[in-house]
Amino acid sequence: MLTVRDLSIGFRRYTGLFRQTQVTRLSGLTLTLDAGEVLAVIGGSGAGKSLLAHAVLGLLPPNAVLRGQIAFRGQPLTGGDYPAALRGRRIALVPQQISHLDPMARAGRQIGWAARRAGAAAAVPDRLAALGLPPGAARLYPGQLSGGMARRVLLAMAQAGAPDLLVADEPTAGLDPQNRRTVLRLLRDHARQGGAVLLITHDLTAALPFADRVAILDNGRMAGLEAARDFRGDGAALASAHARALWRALPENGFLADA
Ligand SMILES: Nc1ncnc2c1ncn2[C@@H]1O[C@H](COP(=O)(O)OP(=O)(O)OP(=O)(O)O)[C@@H](O)[C@H]1O
Ligand code: NI
Repeated sequence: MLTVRDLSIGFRRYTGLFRQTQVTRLSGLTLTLDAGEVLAVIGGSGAGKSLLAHAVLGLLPPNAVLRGQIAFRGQPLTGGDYPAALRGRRIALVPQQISHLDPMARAGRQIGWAARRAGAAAAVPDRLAALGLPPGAARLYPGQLSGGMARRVLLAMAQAGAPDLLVADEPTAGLDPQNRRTVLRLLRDHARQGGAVLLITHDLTAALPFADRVAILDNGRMAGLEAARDFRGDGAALASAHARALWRALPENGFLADA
């Protein structure tokens, strides 16, 4: 459904009045994502995860310089004008911040806006029910929602246009374990129903039970692309040394940093 080939992203920076340099923040990234699949992208802060998300949605800032190719169902997303009609319809973003909700509009209205923008029927009560939210949640303002509810409203908005590909940028940040599982399960459901999910997170342990594969970004580079099931035991099944080191260093695996 999604193919990323040799993707690099840099930023132009002025170092003098007329002098420009370029800093590379993502380099040589190649991956594919199939229908029915959840691909977790993990990596520390600044690794380039959100850059990848924004590149897939054609939302990079104007000073960004992109090289390489991204295609969605064979249609190029790079190398020309971004096919904006896909955004919110075929490809949707679950944003990193819950502050992307409008504090002065009820949750139901915001889901309705997202649906209308995508040319879809709003069906707000159905969307809320599908995400395990009570019908009354539609009447609440963002300030009246718990973190878990707000995350689900953002997910409902992203799904309002019935997209194939969901790009979820840290959708579980700030959630307690139960709400975290609920959100991850809902993303898994999206894949089960034939969609695909690019799940950006830095919580490997939480993501593993819900992911098929895990891409590890380290400082803008792909440091490993592994099957989720290979993260087990002492990590001997993992192909990349970086993935093994990361896995063994987890607290639950005993901080075996140099094993
Ligand atoms: N508009 C911009 N101009 C210059 N540099 C930028 C810009 N946007 C992002 N960067 C840089 O690109 C790098 C990757 O940023 P990105 O937001 O993708 O990180 P991330 O992996 O999503 O981190 P986090 O987990 O903190 O969200 C960072 O070093 C960041 O400072
Ligand atoms: Ni980010």
